[in-house]
Amino acid sequence: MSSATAPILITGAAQRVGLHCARRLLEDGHPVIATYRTERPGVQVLRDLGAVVLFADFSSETGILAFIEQLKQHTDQLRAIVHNASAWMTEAPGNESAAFNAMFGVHMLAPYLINLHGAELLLRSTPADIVHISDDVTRKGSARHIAYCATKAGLESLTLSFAAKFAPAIKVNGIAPALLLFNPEDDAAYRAKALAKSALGIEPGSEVIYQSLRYLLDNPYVTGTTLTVNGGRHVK
Ligand SMILES: NC(=O)C1=CN([C@@H]2O[C@H](COP(=O)(O)OP(=O)(O)OC[C@H]3O[C@@H](n4cnc5c(N)ncnc54)[C@H](OP(=O)(O)O)[C@@H]3O)[C@@H](O)[C@H]2O)C=CC1
Ligand SMILES: Nc1nc2c(c(=O)[nH]1)N=C([C@H](O)[C@@H](O)CO)CN2
Repeated sequence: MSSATAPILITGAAQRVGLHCARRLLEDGHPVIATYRTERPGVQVLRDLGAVVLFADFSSETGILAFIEQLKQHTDQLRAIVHNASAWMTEAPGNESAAFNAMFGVHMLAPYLINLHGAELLLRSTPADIVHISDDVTRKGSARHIAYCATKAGLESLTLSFAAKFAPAIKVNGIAPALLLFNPEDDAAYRAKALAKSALGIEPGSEVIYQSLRYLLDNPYVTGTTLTVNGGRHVK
């Protein structure tokens, strides 16, 4: 299978950024294997567009390994793996360990195991890429999302380690966004405060992540790099 027809795996593609990027990859002619955890309208949209859509719950090792086995039944080659799936959880009083373990699973254990077990599929494609979606908040930490930030920082560490391990056959990079899309429950005060944190002061939407992903897929001389896509929060 040529790299032009080898599928791109993107996780957490039922909605928002993952769904947008999966649709844009399909538009650009890439076959797509997309994972979902909850059956949302976006899942059927991807099926209708010809994507292979697989259930995956990355909150446990069992769920991750079950997905990897399912993945290998659907393809023997991959052009790229995009680790987008994520849970944005605050500290849960009385349930701290469960929240931490859930975010460790989806932000760190799943990328770690999928990369290790999926490398053989990527090695049959040239070029080949792994992209981790982290979060600009790792620059300074977060008092309100401690476990989220810690596990995203761990994901950025995986970018460096896997870039060293898999070079030169596989490029491994990250994208660290700040605010991309508000959630429906975000009120006007929260929205104004979030927008004021960046120099550019906008809610950019998902396309800025696809533009960053496109750059990483197309550039043969970038690995071990995490792109900051934060509207200039670090200069505000
Ligand atoms: N939106 C933003 O403003 C920002 C986003 N980011 C990062 O960008 C990426 C995309 O963001 P966004 O689209 O908002 O993400 P979402 O919050 O919409 O999450 C994406 C998907 O991840 C899935 N997911 C969550 N936990 C698990 C799990 N345990 N196993 C499998 N799938 C799981 C969700 O599935 P389900 O449908 O079942 O809930 C969801 O559909 C994420 O990595 C996020 O951390 C970073 C900074 C800002
Ligand atoms: N998995 C998610 N991670 C993050 C989200 C989200 O909706 N899902 N949202 C944010 C915020 O937009 C934050 O960047 C600004 O308030 C961060 N991560």
